[in-house]
Amino acid sequence: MTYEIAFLGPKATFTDLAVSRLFPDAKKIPMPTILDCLDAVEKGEVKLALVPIENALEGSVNITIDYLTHEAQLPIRGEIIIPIQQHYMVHPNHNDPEFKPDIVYSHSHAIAQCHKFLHRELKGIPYEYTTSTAAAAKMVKENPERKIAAIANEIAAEEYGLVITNRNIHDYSHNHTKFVVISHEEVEYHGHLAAEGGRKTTLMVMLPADYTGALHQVLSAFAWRKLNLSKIESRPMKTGLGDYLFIIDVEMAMDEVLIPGTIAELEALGCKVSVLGSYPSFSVKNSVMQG
Ligand SMILES: O=C(O)C(=O)C[C@]1(C(=O)O)C=C[C@@H](O)C=C1
Repeated sequence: MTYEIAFLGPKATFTDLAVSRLFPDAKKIPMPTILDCLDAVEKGEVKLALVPIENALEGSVNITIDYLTHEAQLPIRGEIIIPIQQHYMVHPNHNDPEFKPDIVYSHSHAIAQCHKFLHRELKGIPYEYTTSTAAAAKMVKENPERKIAAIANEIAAEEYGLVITNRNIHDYSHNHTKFVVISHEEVEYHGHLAAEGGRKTTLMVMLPADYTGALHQVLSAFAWRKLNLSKIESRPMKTGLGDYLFIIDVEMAMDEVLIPGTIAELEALGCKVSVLGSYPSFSVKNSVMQG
C-alpha cells in the first residue's frame, strides 16, 4: 500500500530523511510548517504525517507536543530516531575561506544545536530562523547575490547546489531527533527496519490540583507495577501559571492489565488520563539512505 504522508518541507529536510527511512515507497507531500502537517491529517487531507517531537541536544519540539495534547486527538502510530548532522553551507559564488555572511539562516532547533560553532566561528553575525533547514538552503540557492549562509544537512546541500564549508558543526556529537508518525488509522510497517526500541505507550496525565506528593502518587502507580518509563515531560496546561500536564512514555505496548490498571488507579486519584498512542519505536544509524 502506498501512503501519502505530509512532512515538513521543502525537499531534503531532516523530516524528509526520516520519511524516506520509514516509508521508502510513500508519496511525500511537503508542507510549509509542522502545524500544516498535523492539520492535513486532522482534516483528512492526508492519512499520515511525520513530524519532529524531540531532539537530544535541544529537547522537545513544543509545537508538536502542544498540538497533540491541546488541539486534536491525533494518535501517535510510530516513532523513528535518526542521527542529525548539521553542516554549514554557502552558495558556490561565495566558496571562499574569507567569506563572512551577513546572516546565517536555519530552523530554530538547528541553530540551537550549533550555538558553540556560531559563537566560535561567526561571532557577532546574526542568524535568522526559517521554517526548516532545507528552507534555509533553498533561500541561499535562490539568492546568490546576497551574503548569506545556511545550516542544513548533506542532502540539502546536494539538492540546492550549495557547498559545505564546515561539516558536523553540531555542538555535541550525540545528536539525534525523534519523529512521530501521526494518523487516525492503524499504520503498517514493512520489514525493512527492525523496531529495535520495542513498543511504547504514551500517556497524558493531568493532575487534579496541586497537593503534596501528587506527582509521587502518580509515579508510584507505574513503579509498583514495574512499568519502565523512558520519558516524563511537563508542559503548561495553558490554564494558568503553575498548571502543568505530564506526558509519560511507558516502555511497553498497551496491554489488558498493567496499563489499564495504572490508568484506573490514576483516575481514582482524580487525574485525567488520555492515551496518546501505543506504537513501535524504530531507530536508524544513518539518516541518509545508502545505495
Ligand atoms: O528543519 C528540518 O530539517 C526539520 O526536519 C526540523 C527539525 C526540528 O524541528 O527539530 C528536525 C530535526 C533537527 O533537529 C532540526 C530541525
